[in-house]
Amino acid sequence: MPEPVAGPRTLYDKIWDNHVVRTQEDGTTILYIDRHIIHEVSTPQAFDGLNEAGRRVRRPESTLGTVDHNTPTANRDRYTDDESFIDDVEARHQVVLMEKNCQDHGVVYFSLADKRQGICHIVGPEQGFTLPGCTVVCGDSHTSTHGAFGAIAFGIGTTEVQHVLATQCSYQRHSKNMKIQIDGTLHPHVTSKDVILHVIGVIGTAGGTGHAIEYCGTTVEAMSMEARMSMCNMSIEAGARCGLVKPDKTTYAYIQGRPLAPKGAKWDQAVRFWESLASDADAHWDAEVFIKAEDIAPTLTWGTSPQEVAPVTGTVPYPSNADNEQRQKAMERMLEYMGLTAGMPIEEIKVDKVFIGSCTNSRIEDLRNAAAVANGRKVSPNVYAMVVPGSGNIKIQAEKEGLDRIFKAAGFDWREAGCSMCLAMNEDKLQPGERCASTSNRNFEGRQGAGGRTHLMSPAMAAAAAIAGHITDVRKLAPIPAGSAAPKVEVGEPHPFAPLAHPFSQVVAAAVKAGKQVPAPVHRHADAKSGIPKFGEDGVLKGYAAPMDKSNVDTDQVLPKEYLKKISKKGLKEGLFKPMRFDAQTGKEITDFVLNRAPYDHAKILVARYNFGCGSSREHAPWALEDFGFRAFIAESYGEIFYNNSTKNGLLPVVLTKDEVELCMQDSFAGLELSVDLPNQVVIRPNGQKFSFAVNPFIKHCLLEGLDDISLTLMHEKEIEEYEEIRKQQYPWLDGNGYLQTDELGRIRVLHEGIADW
Ligand SMILES: CC(C)[C@H](C(=O)O)[C@@H](O)C(=O)O
Ligand code: SF4
Repeated sequence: MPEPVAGPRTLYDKIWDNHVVRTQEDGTTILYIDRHIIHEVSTPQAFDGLNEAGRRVRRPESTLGTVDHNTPTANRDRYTDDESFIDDVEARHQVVLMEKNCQDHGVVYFSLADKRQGICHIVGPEQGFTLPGCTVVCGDSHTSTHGAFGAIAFGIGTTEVQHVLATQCSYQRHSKNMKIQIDGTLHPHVTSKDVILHVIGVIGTAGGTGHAIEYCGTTVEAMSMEARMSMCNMSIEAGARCGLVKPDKTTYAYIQGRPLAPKGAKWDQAVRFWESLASDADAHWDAEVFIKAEDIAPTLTWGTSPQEVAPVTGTVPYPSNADNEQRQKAMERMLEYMGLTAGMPIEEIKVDKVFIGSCTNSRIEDLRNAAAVANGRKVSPNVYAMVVPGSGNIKIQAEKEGLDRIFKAAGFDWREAGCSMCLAMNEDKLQPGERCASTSNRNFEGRQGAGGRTHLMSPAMAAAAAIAGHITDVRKLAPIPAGSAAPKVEVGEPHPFAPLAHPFSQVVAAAVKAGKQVPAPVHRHADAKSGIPKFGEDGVLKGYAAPMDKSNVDTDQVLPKEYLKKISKKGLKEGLFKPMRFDAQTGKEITDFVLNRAPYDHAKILVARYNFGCGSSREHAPWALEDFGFRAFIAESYGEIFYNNSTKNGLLPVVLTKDEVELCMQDSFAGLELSVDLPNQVVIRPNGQKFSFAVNPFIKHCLLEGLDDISLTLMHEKEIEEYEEIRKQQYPWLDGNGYLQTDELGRIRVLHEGIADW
């Protein structure tokens, strides 16, 4: 383990230093990963790659599998198996494949029959799998959620998932440090969801790009773990790599007793270590933001990006007040899509649906907050409202507390755990034109269903909208008269961690019963194929550039959710920019959309404005761009996961300044060819003018040579093993804490609620 850098450090720096297996000269680091959570959407191609190369999962006990995105939220009383329960063929296939892959590789898997099943970012913390001081990854952008425990937690793409499965490491570059300090007492009914929406409104969706955000201040210290998770969850909407909070007594109290939390002497040892995890007083911050809690009202979004926020007491903004033409056009487009008029009071916006759920706000505390508002009231007759608990455990807990009865009595639909209407990959979706008050995290065009309109807000505000039939300030709801017949909300016991219907995946369970070993990791790297295409001709790419004259083009726009059900990387070009490229009614090409016109229909370069590829970590987006024929992008900035996903597939995202992008945009509108010269790191305009760009030497090397970085990492396997040995000595609670434990005779034990039995 290399020595940490001397001098004052932030919490992020300290955790980073603790996980460095190896740093290359250019700063690219092989970072050790403690915890890997996997789900059905971002893993099929990763397991395929692993299987093709004859590789095994290096640390199955550090990997946890669940299904969430594609799973129906309908009542599971009659669930027997996935085959008969999931109607959608592609979704079913992904779920079944997930179980098979976990079984084949000995990874613990929470199936639909398991009470622990739920959204990946809910179940990790709930099981005590997420711990302070850890590195946590998942093929999912909202992995930032786990940073609430004082962990470095970030989303990765599918190629990186494969890399982590094979090596337990990830190639990363150190981020800059940003401090967001929030002090003071929040107004009643203002929650951490309002806080994070307010923060994103202040710094913008690209405000955190290149940074790890540490949230601190008295407001954050007073927050519960659940509130901290909701806040860290949306760090990705602020463009940040991750978000974290210093661990403290609130953190330890949440973790203690959870099935995978350290026990006995290891617990004491772990807490001693966790207590050392804090930023030094004189640590350097690359950016600092200070916010007063008293300035935060119940906050919600009015537009189609999470930065378009307004206090509930406000009005829909006027595009004419925008400070530039591009922004004005973007605002006009958002108002049109959202069906809103500038100047109208926010509280006059009527809603058709209400969604209480998602990895942001489906924890027990969120449900309690919403139930407290719904208690004794009725959902407006024009509204369909649903509550989707984040996991089976949360559902059980809520039912124990009577929250389900409150919701049902008020007219809410009470569902089973899953991502549900957050991204509408299953049956739960908005119809075109429908408007939803949603506790989720993304309000992109079509996010909750094609043509659907989303307003992000807190659970209490969403419940209030369901009752009123329009957006309303939850603080205005009159108190319920005494003697109301509704059940009383009681604050119940902490999570029960639920009885286990299926202790873990059936095949592994059967193997255990039969006294068999779960397959041990095998590393075969000599036969590994090197994977990516080499960039350009001798590193130079010349071709037409397609103009995409927009900022904040998110990966939901690049490739809609229905294509995430595909289990191959190929054939995705048909879905590329689908809502912009094809008429929704006729399915015909929209002739004036840029990619439907010559010469752009065979463009190799795409020119966009800032924050291109923000949002979801779906690697399907760069796969679709590649499938169409793109090899390079030019923009002012990118979503970080998208940037990494692109380079892993032989695509080069070039960063130029605003003025340089403007000139390239003009060339592309004029139908001229641009050149991207990677060896010399310049973009060459048709008039010969050159713009130089930066690229990390390791990425450049991989792109020029077409190298697959798993084989490169495994060349350092000895160093990984040495790191693991030291880690075992220093942090024993991180090792072998899975549900499977091997005794001295090599037999496997299954842990039920932390107690080993057979
Ligand atoms: C499907 C998954 C890759 C995606 C993500 O990374 O965010 C999803 O969870 C989302 O919210 O869009
Ligand atoms: S953001 Fe939505 S779709 Fe993505 S993991 Fe969270 S709940 Fe699931």
